Amino acid sequence: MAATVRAAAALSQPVTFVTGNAKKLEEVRAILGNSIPFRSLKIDLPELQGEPEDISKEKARLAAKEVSGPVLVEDTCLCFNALKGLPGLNNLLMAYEDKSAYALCVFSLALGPNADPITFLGKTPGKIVPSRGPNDFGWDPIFQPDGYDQTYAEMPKEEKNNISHRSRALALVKSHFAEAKYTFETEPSIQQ
Ligand SMILES: O=P(O)(O)OP(=O)(O)OP(=O)(O)OC[C@H]1O[C@@H](n2cnc3c(O)ncnc32)[C@H](O)[C@@H]1O
Ligand SMILES: [Mg+2]
Repeated sequence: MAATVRAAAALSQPVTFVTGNAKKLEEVRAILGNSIPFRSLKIDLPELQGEPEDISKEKARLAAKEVSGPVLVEDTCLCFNALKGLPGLNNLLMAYEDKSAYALCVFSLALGPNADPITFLGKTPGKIVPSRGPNDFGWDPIFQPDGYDQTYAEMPKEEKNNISHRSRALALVKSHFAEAKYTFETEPSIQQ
């Protein structure tokens, strides 16, 4: 085998993306394509409280224990500037003039049950508007990204996936995988 400058971590199995949300999974699949070998597992992990990055890391630790291998988890929140970045209820915001908000996505990668998770953040600024568009994914109908006159829900899927908090975080995940050059002890397989 050719010598490498820096040994790439060998992962026991392909990365498992753990989520209980089918819509999220659909977007992650569309955004990642074949760039990272991953499979998915539907587990409802506990909704933890705290700072978004800490929540995400803890979630990754729990997921890695369940899977006994490398995992990727994701947490998303719609954060309202009027509430100092706190995630909140749309009705609460009605009392405030400032309807600006941002969609924040935090991915955490844990390479195994005892590894320290690495986080990747993606953020898309916008504002909260009265609901427009299909109502099949969370707060998509009430979030209108800056520079667009459509809500996430009204946009074609590809357009949301081009500018979304999720795709921005995943761009960092992809770069990380490109640099880290992980190898797999078992043959990577992509489960559709
Ligand atoms: O198992 P996990 O991955 O945690 O799935 P979840 O549905 O619990 O997901 P979160 O805790 O991250 O999400 C909190 C809420 O935000 C919603 N949500 C997440 N991503 C969204 C997006 O891109 N657009 C609209 N709503 C979204 C989601 O439907 C939840 O109601
Ligand atoms: Mg959740």
